[in-house]
Amino acid sequence: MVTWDNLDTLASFQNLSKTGRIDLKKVMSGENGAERVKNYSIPMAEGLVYNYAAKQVDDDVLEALVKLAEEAQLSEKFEELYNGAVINTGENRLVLHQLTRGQLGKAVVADGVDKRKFYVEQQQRIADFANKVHAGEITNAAGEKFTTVVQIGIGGSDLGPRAMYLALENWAKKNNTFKMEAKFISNVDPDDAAAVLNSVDVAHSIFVLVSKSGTTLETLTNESFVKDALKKAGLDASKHMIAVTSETSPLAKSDDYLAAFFMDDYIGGRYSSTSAVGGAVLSLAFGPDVFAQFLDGAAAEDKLSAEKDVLKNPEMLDALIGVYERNVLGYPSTAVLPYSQALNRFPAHLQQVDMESNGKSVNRFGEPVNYPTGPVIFGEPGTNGQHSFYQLLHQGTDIVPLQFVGFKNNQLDTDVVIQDSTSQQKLCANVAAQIVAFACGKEDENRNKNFEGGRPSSIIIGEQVNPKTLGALLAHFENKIMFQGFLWNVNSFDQEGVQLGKVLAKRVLAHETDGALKVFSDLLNI
Ligand SMILES: O=P(O)(O)OC[C@H]1O[C@](O)(CO)[C@@H](O)[C@@H]1O
Repeated sequence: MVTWDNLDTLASFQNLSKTGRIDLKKVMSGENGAERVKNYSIPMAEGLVYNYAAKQVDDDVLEALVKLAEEAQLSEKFEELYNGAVINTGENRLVLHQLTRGQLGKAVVADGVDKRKFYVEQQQRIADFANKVHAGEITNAAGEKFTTVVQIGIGGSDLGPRAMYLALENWAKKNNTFKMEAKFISNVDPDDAAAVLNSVDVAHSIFVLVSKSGTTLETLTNESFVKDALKKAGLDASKHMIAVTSETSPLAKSDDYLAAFFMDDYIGGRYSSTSAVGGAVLSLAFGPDVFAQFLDGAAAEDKLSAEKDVLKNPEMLDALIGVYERNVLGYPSTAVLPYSQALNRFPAHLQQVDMESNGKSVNRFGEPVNYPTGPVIFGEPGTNGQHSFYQLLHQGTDIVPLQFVGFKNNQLDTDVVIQDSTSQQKLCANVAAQIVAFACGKEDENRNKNFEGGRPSSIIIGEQVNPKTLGALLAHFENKIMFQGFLWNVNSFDQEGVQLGKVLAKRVLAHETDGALKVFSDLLNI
């Protein structure tokens, strides 16, 4: 039986707070540093490696973190989750996204349905549909093949699938599995939908409407926008649209769609990339087999997350170090810095997964917590970020823990040797250099040119961004965030904080405003 206690009530957390502070500059310099890089490393799935040599930890801190993991019952809580306990207490729901890619525990039956079977069935239905589209068996009304897929959705119904599509687009082109270009409409700003529609041939486009609830105003508005464009082009919208939603949503039984595929309330929007939400667009764009490989990568990493030995469990250790940085060292934010153009939108996706999950001030029983919870997450791919916000990261007054991701190989074969090195070598050289620069700094008599160092980072290193490594990388961060939620004793699976703005916006649109809201409405000409 697990017990859900606040972090600051745990004796192991009090002990962790008393461990000595690590002088990162010292431990990362010279031979010491070389040893740490070799030793402070955990294999992940699909050939990835999590290296935490440049984090402010030593063997004493690690020992204290292991004790914290034990007292907080992280493994046991994960076990409860994947065996179907009601972990999302705020909404009285199970949390089952791991089941979309594998079965870690016993069969989970909810609402009379074996949930793993249900998710696999949906994946199979999507695979059949995608194969028929690719084979020209499902076509537009003129019997012509669809050439483009356009996803309409927002938040979790956009960010994950979009980031995963962008991550695999070039890989699929290179590996001859690219089937259709994908575009995404998310913002209710009419310029978003208009620009996407202007860039595609609507007569040969299939639109995927994604909304778990089927009630999100932005998504329904964009659906109408698209239907209007199809009508104006003399096309029957119902022959160009499919829906991905939950079976209980208003979209589920509508005749407006060629087909409907389902996820359910046990999969949070931000955790839905491996469900039908990511499945539809990725299977159409790259083929069902590529989507299946992506799921395999995620499943393999999930298995590692269930490992009880903390020092062999990359997600659990990453989570624990993050909590140490947030709650003992007092760092307020974290940057995610992939040195890969393919992962261009990965930080934006993680921003939602992390901040919507752990941006909470009350524990899972609704009581205020007396300690900081989720950090601010931001990031950009390297080396772009180096020429932008790294100044603050190197010399600013706040210390920002960094999560680097780097790959030995690029996805396309094209590269060029300039000044004796390839672009890929330059990319990798930069990430190695940054880790050491942040950790060790550089003394200079000129204070303006002095680097204090002592700025912690970790890195995940892999061979190449491909469907399997991408799945493993996604699962790593999803599971890290889950473990942090357990440590902070918050419910990481609801998002009540997004509701108030929605309610007030509705009032503005209904002209039911007074006070400041009325004046702002007038200023914005609503
Ligand atoms: O898929 P839906 O129900 O349209 O929701 C979209 C997004 O909106 C949110 O509920 C936030 O407003 C997210 O959690 C979710 O991913």
